[in-house]
Amino acid sequence: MTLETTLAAIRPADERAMTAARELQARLTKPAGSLGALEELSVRLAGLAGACPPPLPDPATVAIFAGDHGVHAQGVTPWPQEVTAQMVANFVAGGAVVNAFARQTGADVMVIDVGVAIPLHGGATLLDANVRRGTRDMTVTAALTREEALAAVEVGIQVAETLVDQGARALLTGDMGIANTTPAAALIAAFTGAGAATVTGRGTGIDDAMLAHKTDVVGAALERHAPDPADPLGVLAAVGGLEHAALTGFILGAAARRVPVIVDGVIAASAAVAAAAFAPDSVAAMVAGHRSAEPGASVALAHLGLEPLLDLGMRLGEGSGAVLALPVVSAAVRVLHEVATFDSAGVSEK
Ligand SMILES: O=C(O)c1ccc[n+]([C@@H]2O[C@H](COP(=O)([O-])O)[C@@H](O)[C@H]2O)c1
Ligand SMILES: Cc1cc2nc[nH]c2cc1C
Repeated sequence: MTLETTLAAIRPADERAMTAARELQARLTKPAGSLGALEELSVRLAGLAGACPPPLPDPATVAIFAGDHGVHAQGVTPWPQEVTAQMVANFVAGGAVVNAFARQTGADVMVIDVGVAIPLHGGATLLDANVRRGTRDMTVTAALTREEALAAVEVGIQVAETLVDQGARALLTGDMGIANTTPAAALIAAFTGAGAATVTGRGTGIDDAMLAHKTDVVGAALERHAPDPADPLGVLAAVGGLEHAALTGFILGAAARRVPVIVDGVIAASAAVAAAAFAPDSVAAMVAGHRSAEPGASVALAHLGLEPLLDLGMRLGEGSGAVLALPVVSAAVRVLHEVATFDSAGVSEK
């Protein structure tokens, strides 16, 4: 689907299915509210599916979108750019943290080159959808043209559609891109109105001097482009990245197909606020997997009204936090499928 047809397909949550899930929760053999956030999550997922109970989120795939960044030249990260391509090879070989976590939780892993600077030669689990070999430096010019940003968004939509067509019942966001926390911060600032100092963080782990410089870089890019949040494609083009744009499409694609998308860290959160700017109803499909330590992630989740499921101080990316949250999402849904009611189990009510 194109971006236009995808946006047209996104609808609000189904209130009847949500009411049915709330009523079922009240009849299950447990004190009301005793499953905390899992109860509201089950209600949201029923609303998304338009069914109570909603389907279990299985099979699930984490799609890792990889890209490079012209703003790397500004010295916003200590890591060399070639680590992006090297980590893509690591994902394909199954040796990264996300691969270990995916084996732990039963998720499939897929890697998409949407904007890596170096030509890659992967196996069957690497999709070549390269739109451009890295963005331009957003402190000098727009990171992308509108056409490039749209092409990347539509890569993400296509990946979501293909996975759902192949049977996926949950989509998980993953990202890889040295320097990509800088455009993530700029996107979150542009869509939420927060200042550069509020959203800019230490990324892979930078010192105070580099953090101060990175904050200035984000602030300068915002000042140069004055991105208009009412024009989400323009924002993605001005201060975004190819993986951020593709993740935006991936989230919109999941929403259009009414399949939950578990959002990982700050890069995914920046894509989630972009998706919400395109289609506010897409938030119904989003599940915040964890609270990244990167400050912009919390700003973005608050803007979306989402509470993360896990809070482990993680800041890796790759989809690692989304993959860890998958069993929690499964458990929330499984309750509606399997737990006995007071009536059926003969348990007295208070
Ligand atoms: O997911 C997060 O919240 C997150 C926070 C900090 C860093 N990362 C990962 O680290 C890389 C970007 O960090 P940096 O410092 O180079 O901007 C990129 O590959 C991200 O996946 C990811
Ligand atoms: C080694 C390494 C692994 C990563 N995974 C996601 N971002 C990353 C950044 C680095 C530097």
